[in-house]
Amino acid sequence: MTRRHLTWLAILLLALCWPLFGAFTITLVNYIGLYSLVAVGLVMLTGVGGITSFGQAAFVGLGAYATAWICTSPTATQALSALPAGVLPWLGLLLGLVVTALIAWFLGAVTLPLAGHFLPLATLAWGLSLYYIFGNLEGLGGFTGITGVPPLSIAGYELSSPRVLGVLIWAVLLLAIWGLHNLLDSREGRAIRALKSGRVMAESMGVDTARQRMKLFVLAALLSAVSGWLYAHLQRFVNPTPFDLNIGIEYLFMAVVGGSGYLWGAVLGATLITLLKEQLQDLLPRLLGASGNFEVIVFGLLMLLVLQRAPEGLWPLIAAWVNKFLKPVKPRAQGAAIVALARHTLPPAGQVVLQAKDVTKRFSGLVANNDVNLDVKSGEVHALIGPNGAGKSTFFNMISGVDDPTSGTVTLLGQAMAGKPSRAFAALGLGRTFQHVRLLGQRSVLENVAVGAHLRARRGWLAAMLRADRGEEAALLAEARHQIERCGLTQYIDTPAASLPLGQQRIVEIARALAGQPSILLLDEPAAGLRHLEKQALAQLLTQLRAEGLAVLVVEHDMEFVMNLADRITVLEFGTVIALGTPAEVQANPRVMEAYLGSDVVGAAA
Ligand SMILES: Nc1ncnc2c1ncn2[C@@H]1O[C@H](COP(=O)(O)OP(=O)(O)OP(=O)(O)O)[C@@H](O)[C@H]1O
Repeated sequence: MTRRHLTWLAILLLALCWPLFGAFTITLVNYIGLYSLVAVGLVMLTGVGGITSFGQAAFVGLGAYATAWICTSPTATQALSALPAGVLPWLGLLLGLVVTALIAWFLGAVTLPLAGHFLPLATLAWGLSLYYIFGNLEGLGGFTGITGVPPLSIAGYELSSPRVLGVLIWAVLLLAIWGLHNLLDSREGRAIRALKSGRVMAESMGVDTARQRMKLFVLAALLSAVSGWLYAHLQRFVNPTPFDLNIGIEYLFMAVVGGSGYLWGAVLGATLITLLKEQLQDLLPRLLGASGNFEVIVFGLLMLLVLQRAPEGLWPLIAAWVNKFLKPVKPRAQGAAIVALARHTLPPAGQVVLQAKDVTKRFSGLVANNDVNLDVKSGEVHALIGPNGAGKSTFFNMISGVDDPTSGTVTLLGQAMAGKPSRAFAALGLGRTFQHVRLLGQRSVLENVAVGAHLRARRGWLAAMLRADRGEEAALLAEARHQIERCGLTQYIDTPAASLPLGQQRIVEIARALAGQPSILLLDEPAAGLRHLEKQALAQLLTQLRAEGLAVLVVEHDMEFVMNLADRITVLEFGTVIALGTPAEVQANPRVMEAYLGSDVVGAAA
């Protein structure tokens, strides 16, 4: 049996038990479904995308109030009186989705650019504001709320009983999980995961991080709004209480306790918290002899315990145990007809691919790069060396769009790159690695390398959710496999990247850069942490890439590696170029020897 079979079995079991559940159980299971819908959105937003939000309950409120208003307010019902009554709740869904998308887009535009703890704080602020708007708008019934919300109906059949509406709630939840699972298992899903490793890496792979974050934020808000819409027609009454900040925090508990990086973790978390809450709300006041929301204290303690003992949540622990008894699932794209990926045409050998002219970078008073000139031609390995603090990494940032020079120009394949983001450099054919390795540690080497091919495919979120991207996905994975093989990493293909030694992780970064089919490769200390034989293999790979016509710029401290490999070497000291030439010329240069404190370091490499 595979994991997929087990999922179907669980769904079948739930369906078979449905008619046997009592009214109380049905209510509980319905609420678990509604909460899970919000929590899966939070898994995408927080666990996968790294954006913490305490304010999701407010979006649930938007979905609930939109449908309650359209179905009950005299203004709306009179204006829509020509329509059959059963249509109003569906218009309510549409209104809820539109209003939520617009408000989420606006809030996202204001809050998502905030860094660090300011973003979660901002979600608290708008969570509170929306709650008080619900309570203070007279048209929404103030804090008393709106009564008389009609049941949903489909083709004239009323879903007035919780048992029947529950089927719709769970169908919507399962559909959402299926779509999100497909999304995560695609190029766009890998781009979303890359957000958590920091914007610099994701942008360097061509991911528009601001756009992805906004889409993620709106998606999570829309899932909450759908939950609110279903809630309003289940409860048939809406007031602000279920949409306050406490509940927003509870949704986050659910995602974190269940496993904020796992879609099924959301369902597990929602189940645990709902059942616990239900039990504790009775038990604790009886035990303590006083009334109050004591369960919140228990949730807080539970969260601390889970964060300490199982920071990934409970789902991965359960999944790891269950997986021992299951067969592995066949990769999704396997067997799909491979489509052609976008390709760059490599410039002819000897053509200048990248040119930096008079690049200066000042950090307040400190001049990290001072009028640096450097060019890299196709079919050559150009090395940039210099003592610690010479300004090599700063220069790398200038020529890859991570940072802008204070003055000077950078030209890539004939195009002026001033002010352009890293993803524009990637789109033109610049691939890079990082001095401090930036990989998705928990994901396999295959998935990491496939991130590098992001810009070579086009299908978006919807296509991924509906599995209409399978040909492209198969092509991306085939490309990733090819680069992994080429870099000698085949034995690690399914290994989580974080469990490889640092030296191998650097090679994974090279394979990832190659998957983008670059014209120029920027390597930041690729040999650091490699053993002798691994360095030889790396040198062989770079020699082969040079022969294929790639331009390679490498920053490296290992002089033996550089001297044996590079065609030309630029030497930086205190941000200024002090030498440029062949390895032999550089080694004979007295200024270089002086910069390296005596001739030993550079000369010994000869
Ligand atoms: N963001 C920053 N703000 C202020 N100073 C900075 C910043 N980034 C780098 N510097 C300074 O610029 C100088 C050059 O640093 P850089 O990291 O580019 O050197 P490097 O040659 O890459 O060194 P290493 O070989 O140790 O990596 C250093 O003095 C460093 O402290």
